[in-house]
Amino acid sequence: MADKPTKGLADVVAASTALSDIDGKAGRLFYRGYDIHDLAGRATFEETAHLLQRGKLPSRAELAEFGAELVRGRELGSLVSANIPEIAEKQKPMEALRSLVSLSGADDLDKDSIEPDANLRKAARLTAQQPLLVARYHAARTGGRTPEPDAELNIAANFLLQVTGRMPERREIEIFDACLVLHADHTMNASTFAARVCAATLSDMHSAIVAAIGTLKGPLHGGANEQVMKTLESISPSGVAQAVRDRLAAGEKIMGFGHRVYKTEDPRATHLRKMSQELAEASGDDTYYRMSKEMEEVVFETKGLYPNVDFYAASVYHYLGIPTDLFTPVFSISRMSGWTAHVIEQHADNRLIRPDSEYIGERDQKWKPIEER
Ligand SMILES: CC(=O)SCCNC(=O)CCNC(=O)[C@H](O)C(C)(C)COP(=O)(O)OP(=O)(O)OC[C@H]1O[C@@H](n2cnc3c(N)ncnc32)[C@H](O)[C@@H]1OP(=O)(O)O
Ligand SMILES: O=C([O-])CC(=O)C(=O)O
Repeated sequence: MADKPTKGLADVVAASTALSDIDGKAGRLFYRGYDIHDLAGRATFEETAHLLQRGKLPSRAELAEFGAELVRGRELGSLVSANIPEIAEKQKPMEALRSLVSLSGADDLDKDSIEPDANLRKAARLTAQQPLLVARYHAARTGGRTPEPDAELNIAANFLLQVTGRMPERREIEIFDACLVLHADHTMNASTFAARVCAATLSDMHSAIVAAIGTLKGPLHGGANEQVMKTLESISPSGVAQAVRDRLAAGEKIMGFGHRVYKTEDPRATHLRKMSQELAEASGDDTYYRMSKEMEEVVFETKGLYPNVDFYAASVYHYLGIPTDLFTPVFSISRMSGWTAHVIEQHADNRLIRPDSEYIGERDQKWKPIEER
């Protein structure tokens, strides 16, 4: 007979990884041994993707080569391009992204291979294409035209340009780039686990990423950032404390708070709080930043919970001009670098992931023909 399950697999070690590590008590996060506090604001998202997917921070030459591969790789295939208008009409952003990434597998040059070199090429293409998919989807549903990506700009700048329709300021690009770095990988979070389970059947990278996107979408995971913004918009700026207390008293969860692993401040939230403050001050309207600070204080006083990565990301993305329902797709744009690296790692040293379950149903049922039921 199987042992009792640990609900939600809390504290179960489900994989070995050299990609990221968390110290939940100290509130620290490392990508391949580099402290997130050293990377955020210094390494670009492209350098971080190289670190995760290719094992090291790139030299200048390696970064130029990787950057060129990303530029070449972002070209969308005909199947995906042809379907964007109808998908934009019928699906919400995360559903659309799941569909579009799935379709993009059809045109992938290495689609039939899970060999290491093919996986590296696919990881670069998926990382390069996803921002474009989100931007094209957004243009299709708003009836606008997406500016073409500029080969001189990085992924962060091109995405802001394409989604907001205006050239972002240098500081906005730096902040958004740091957001992408902060969201890139996070040990065995639910979407990464989903990707690894799929990859461990020796399925292909696009299939694993589709599983990951579907898993990120839920409000207990990446979908929380959109919910945070909706909460801020639904509360009066003068009634924050009361609204939060009322929701907690009613047994509701406040999105953007709590974490399975961190027992103290999420180190990513430390950066995002500062970014939110800076952008709020620059915008001349710091309402959402002030409301967020007050929410943070009340949730801590009442429940002892800290904000997670999704909490201040909401106001940061809002101040950057990103539409609220694209917040979770933005998370996905960043996490693609980590997911793909985990698929590469899983394929490189694979064993089928197949845990056990505890049976809690009826036993010894007697068969009855359909006429007698
Ligand atoms: C990128 C990310 O995925 S970060 C997480 C994004 N998700 C959210 O922000 C959603 C809100 N937060 C949550 O639902 C949870 O904290 C999770 C899903 C992140 C972690 O879940 P778990 O580790 O399973 O913790 P669980 O949900 O069991 O919470 C433990 C206790 O804290 C409470 N709690 C946890 N988070 C919250 C919250 N945000 N608001 C109010 N209470 C909370 C629970 O109600 C529970 O209380 P109880 O013991 O009295 O029943
Ligand atoms: O680790 C988790 O459970 C969720 C999280 O913060 C992330 O995926 O970034």
